[in-house]
Amino acid sequence: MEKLQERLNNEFILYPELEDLADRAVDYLSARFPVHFTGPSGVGKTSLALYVASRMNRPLTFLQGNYEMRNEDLIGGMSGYTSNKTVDNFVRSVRKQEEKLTENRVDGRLVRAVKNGHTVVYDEFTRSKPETNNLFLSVVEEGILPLYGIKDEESHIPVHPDFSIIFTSNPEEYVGTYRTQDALQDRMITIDVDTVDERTEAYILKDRTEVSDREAAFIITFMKKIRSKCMENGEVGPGLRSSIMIGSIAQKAKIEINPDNERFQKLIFDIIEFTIHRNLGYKSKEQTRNYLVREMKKLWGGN
Ligand SMILES: Nc1ncnc2c1ncn2[C@@H]1O[C@H](COP(=O)(O)OP(=O)(O)OP(=O)(O)O)[C@@H](O)[C@H]1O
Repeated sequence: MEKLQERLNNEFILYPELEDLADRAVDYLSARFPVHFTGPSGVGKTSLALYVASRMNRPLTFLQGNYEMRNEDLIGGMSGYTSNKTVDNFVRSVRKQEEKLTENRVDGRLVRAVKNGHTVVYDEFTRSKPETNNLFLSVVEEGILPLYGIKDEESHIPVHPDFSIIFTSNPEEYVGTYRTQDALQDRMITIDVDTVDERTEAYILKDRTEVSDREAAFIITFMKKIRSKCMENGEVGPGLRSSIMIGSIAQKAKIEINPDNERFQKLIFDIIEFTIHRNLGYKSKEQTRNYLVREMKKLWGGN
């Protein structure tokens, strides 16, 4: 996890709007309110959450929402018994033997985070079932973590004062996600993370891939064009992640960024054709490809 944070700190680009957003999130978390970053895929919610978490200067616990997550994964459970045997040999003829069995509890990740005041990043939390997420209600509202289903003397654990939690979710994702319970939603500060503007996207792309100014401008303008076409159809186009993929693969595989280059065309098809074909509803793949090449050529010519 430390490596994850280290990698993020090296790669994360903080532009003024993002810095302002991060500062606010740190303030809210320090005041013990949970923060929720929401926005479409690839806008940088997870990166931002990890960056903000690193600013809290506490150990990080990273949780990834999924429908299979159960209370037990978060709070732990019992794992076997420890036996303690005493044999009394004081009077030879009387052999007294006593055995004591103690059930062992194994702390789940949330228990460790709550006990030790970690900063939790709970990524894509709406992918977990609401029953599982109910645990977080008590954590953020009452400041306790209930130990449901654990036969133990403790029924709950008090939340460490330095504990904080950042949630992320993608509201456009319907398949495999659950609606956030109003009670939980009410208790978090939800911030919409917007798509980065063109200048910032070019900046991130250049920093992450070392493509030239011209190439970065071309990729970004092309992606912007494609995204707005998707938006006209009420769909979300490919995000920043796709731009980074195009730039870094072209560079690593030595593919010249030029719409007349067949290898570059294939790279574009492999990365965005699937989304574009689905979003724009062309009848054949051929038409989708023709559209993509046409748009690239128009922009390249005007570059
Ligand atoms: N400020 C930034 N600086 C550098 N790289 C960034 C920044 N924001 C996002 N990225 C990069 O963009 C890509 C998408 O970011 P990230 O995974 O954080 O988005 P996301 O909104 O969480 O996406 P998803 O909802 O699909 O998980 C990643 O490769 C990430 O490293």
